[in-house]
Amino acid sequence: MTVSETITYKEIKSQPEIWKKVISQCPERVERFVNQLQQENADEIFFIGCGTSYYLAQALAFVYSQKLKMRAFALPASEILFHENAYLHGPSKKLFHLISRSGETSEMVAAAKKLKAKGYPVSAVTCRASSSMAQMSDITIAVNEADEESIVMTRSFTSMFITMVYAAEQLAGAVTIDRQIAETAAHTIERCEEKISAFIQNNPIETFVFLGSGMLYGFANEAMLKMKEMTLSNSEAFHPFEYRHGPKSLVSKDVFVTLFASHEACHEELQLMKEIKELHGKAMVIAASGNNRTNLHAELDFEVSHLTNEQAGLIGLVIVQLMGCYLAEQKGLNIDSPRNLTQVVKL
Ligand SMILES: O=P(O)(O)OC[C@H]1O[C@](O)(CO)[C@@H](O)[C@@H]1O
Repeated sequence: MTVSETITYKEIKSQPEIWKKVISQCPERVERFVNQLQQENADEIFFIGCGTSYYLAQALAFVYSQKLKMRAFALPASEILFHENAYLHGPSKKLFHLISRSGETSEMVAAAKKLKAKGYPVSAVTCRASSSMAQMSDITIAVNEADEESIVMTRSFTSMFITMVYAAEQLAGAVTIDRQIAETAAHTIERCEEKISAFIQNNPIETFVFLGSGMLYGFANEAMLKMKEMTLSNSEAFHPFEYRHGPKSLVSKDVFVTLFASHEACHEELQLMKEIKELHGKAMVIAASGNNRTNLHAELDFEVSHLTNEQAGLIGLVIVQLMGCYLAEQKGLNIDSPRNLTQVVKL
């Protein structure tokens, strides 16, 4: 079976079309959640998830902190189950937002039960409206059209992200997420897919590093997880400037470092990539134009001009997902059946 015949590849490629549907549903879909956030007047919001959904929580916590100036945190569900004393205390008014494609991950269902029993307001985003987690939540945002047959999460991550960013932007009074991102993504994929597949054919990489700051740290983590799940490669993620504090000692010609450049720190982040290149690492950059990188000589360089960090992250992640497909094919792995993984983790 070639990679283009796999369900995972088809779901990855379906993203621009799915995003159009998701975006058209957003205004109606987020309405109750937006009202809840306005009415509860909460001090803190906790985004909870497992695996990919936890990395989505990280990205969303940053988006909500930045756009809504509220205290927003991301936690894996197990923290609520085993270390509640560290989180469920104090006079602050807390909201909990649960994230799960399936809505059936055991830790998520147990966390929902615990939070409800303690009387906290609980909302959720999922791809399965009738799941156990959805049933237990006060408000559920169901992004059903983004559900997947594949084991690894790809379009479910990006579609739930788009929906939750839309909600935050609506509350902040400045919506930037629109159909244009789907058009731009389709165009970029068309332009870069051959480049990615050719690069992978000529560079059998075993070690990946993903760098991203702010909101893009969650995306770097998700990219890291995709490479592990799809290609069984060593893969790590860092805040860019943390990479200088130790991990940099491992850079060699066999290490492939991807930067999800942020608007706020692009200049400095590209300087770091230059250091990595000087140590003979291989580099991929996903950055806006206008940032001088002519001397960087990155092996792959994708321009995401005129895009917000959120939009650039979405396109960058699709690029990494496709890279995962081609590397898996080269290694003889079936991405529809990743080693030791199941679609839903039940304990
Ligand atoms: O979002 P859900 O359904 O809770 O699942 C989360 C995790 O489960 C998996 O699908 C399988 O382990 C991971 O890919 C993902 O990170």
